[in-house]
Amino acid sequence: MKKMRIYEYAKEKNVSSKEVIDKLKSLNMDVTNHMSVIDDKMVALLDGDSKQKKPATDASKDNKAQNRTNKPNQSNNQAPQNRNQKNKPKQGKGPQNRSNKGPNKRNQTQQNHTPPKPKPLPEKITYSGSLTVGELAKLLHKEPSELIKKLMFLGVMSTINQELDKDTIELIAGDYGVEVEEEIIIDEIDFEEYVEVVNEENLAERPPVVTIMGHVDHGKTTLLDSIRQTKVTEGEAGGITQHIGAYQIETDGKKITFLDTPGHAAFTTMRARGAQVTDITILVVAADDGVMPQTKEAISHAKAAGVPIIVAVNKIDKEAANPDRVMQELTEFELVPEAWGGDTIFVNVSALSGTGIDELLEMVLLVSEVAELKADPTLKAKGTVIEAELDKGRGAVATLLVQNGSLNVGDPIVVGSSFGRVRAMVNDLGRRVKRVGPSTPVEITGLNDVPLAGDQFQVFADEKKARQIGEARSSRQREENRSENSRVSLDDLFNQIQQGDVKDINIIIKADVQGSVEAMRGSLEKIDVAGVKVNIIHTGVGAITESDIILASASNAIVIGFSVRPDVNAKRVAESEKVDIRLHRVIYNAIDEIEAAMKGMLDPEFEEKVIGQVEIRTTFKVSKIGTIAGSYVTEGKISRDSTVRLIRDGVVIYEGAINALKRFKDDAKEVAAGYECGITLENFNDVKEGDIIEAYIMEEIERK
Ligand SMILES: Nc1nc2c(ncn2[C@@H]2O[C@H](COP(=O)(O)OP(=O)(O)OP(=O)(O)O)[C@@H](O)[C@H]2O)c(=O)[nH]1
Repeated sequence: MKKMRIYEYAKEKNVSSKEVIDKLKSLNMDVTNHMSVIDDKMVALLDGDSKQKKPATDASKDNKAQNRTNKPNQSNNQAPQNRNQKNKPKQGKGPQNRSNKGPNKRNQTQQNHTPPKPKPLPEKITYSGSLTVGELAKLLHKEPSELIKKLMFLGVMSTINQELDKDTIELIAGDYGVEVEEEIIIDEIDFEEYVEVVNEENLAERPPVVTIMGHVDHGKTTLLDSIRQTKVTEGEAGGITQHIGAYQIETDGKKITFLDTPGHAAFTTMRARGAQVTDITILVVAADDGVMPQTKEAISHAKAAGVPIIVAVNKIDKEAANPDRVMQELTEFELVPEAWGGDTIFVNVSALSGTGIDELLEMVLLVSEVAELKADPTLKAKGTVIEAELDKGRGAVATLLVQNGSLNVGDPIVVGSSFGRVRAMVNDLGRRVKRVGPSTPVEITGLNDVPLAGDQFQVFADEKKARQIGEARSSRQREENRSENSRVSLDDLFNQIQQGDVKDINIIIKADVQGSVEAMRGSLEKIDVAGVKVNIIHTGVGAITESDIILASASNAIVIGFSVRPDVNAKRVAESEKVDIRLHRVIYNAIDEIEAAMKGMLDPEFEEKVIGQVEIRTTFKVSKIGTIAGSYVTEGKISRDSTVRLIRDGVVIYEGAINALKRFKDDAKEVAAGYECGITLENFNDVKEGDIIEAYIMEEIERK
């Protein structure tokens, strides 16, 4: 073992003794001064160190120097060092470097081992769904521990894998002054449009979904009950039937789903919300009563929705029953029985005694077979809300009709603008079920909010996504509620036609007498504007009702009232659904208006503005003057110069001017709501108690 003093080594290497001492100290060697003795092991360490640090040219110089000094062990020692050098990159992570703590080494170590400078905060982060603490920390370029501490201050104990909701993400990011954007995939928000790839092989027959419609008291509810009682309990002994808005029966080994809310209002309300759930309509017509106004409405509603109709001629047990008359009357509506060369199925039934019900159900299956109703039970479930409510104990409860795919307990789901996980499912027999397939109604719990009847639902792969889409839909809903509607209105009809948004104009006509309806229909259908077609989707005699408005809303139609008025409910719904109602007293005005609107020549100047409503409470006949209407102003005001119309049972009886308006004995210029007054109308004396006088003025308006 060769020994030498530090100053000798320093001299040989052409460095100062102090440098060598420092190096040795950094290598934890016990040296005091330049006279200290070092052995060849220490020399090797020093050499190795300097070689790693020095550029290659220096190293070779050293080697040469060492060779010159002819130190026999040197070469032995050098071999492993060279190997080290070869194997380790220049940054040096070898054992020597790890123990090197000399000043030069420290610099080197600092470069290599100090944590990288913290990245600056981003201005904005983007995420989808939710984030864990770890994921958020990464996006914010922070340590997860820092976020966990922050959360602790907010009273939230968390771990790195803790999922954070939108509010918390915004709170934390906001605390760092970082903007947050939630990234949403538009297609999935519109899950009405979201179609999973259907594998033809998986398509299987599904039960038809049937709605029963018809006039009041013709036996809809009795028929629904009767079908349910005779069929539901077969093979389901002990099942407690439960009202969940729909039920399923089995006949001839095949299932049929019935929507339990009879009537076309419910049907069309759903359609107005974009839901088409019904495959077949059973139109109930009482054989002793025949076609009545709501029979007609039901036909219009089913036709507007393109749903096939089966006619159940009910109450055939009654003596006054005349099924032939029903058939005859229905031919007017293009419902012609097969026996008479048509293609509509008629079945005579007695909902009360059960006669004909089996045949009716057979016919439902027949129509359903022809329609080839199919669905893919392997998909994630989608469908429509039949009804929903808030239950004190269970929270939001919704009856869903699965229209495609299968729904399972535990599925992450978005329903309308609400979302959650299917916590429990109960079928129409009150039984808990775990999985249901297409056309099955089922009541679910587990949603964060109560959806609306007609809302669509869609199951998603994970809850994170369901939450994200649910929240996005909910905020979009709020936006839509705020923004303008896109219903057809005469004012912008021309623009819409020009933009190609409108090809067909759907119109509902209500008039005081059938003759006017026909006259209007004939003239409207003759309007000829290139590329646009007028469809009269429903007509009727009498006041404009809520049902008319709902149909208009569902079918994007304009309602024309000829000498009739909307009733209170119709007015309210028209306002909320933004349905355009046009009221006229002269047929040609109505036709002109529609034609002008289609051609973009709508007279832009005046619009009627109702200023008040007056109720006639009593009448006095005074010779010379005529009949004075003792009246009470219920809304707004009536002024001497306003134009008025007299309405009786929703029908306009008179339209014209006021002859005299009096408070007590004095002439009045105007009378406000809450006051009584006496009114005589120009050239009209047939006023009656209970009539309504509507006062209006023509106001200049600006068209968009
Ligand atoms: N004789 C006889 N009476 C019937 C039959 N079907 C229903 N009814 C009776 O007709 C009346 C009206 O029946 P509903 O089932 O309530 O009629 P609906 O169409 O549901 O009536 P709304 O719910 O008011 O629209 C009830 O008194 C029933 O008992 C039938 O086949 N024969």
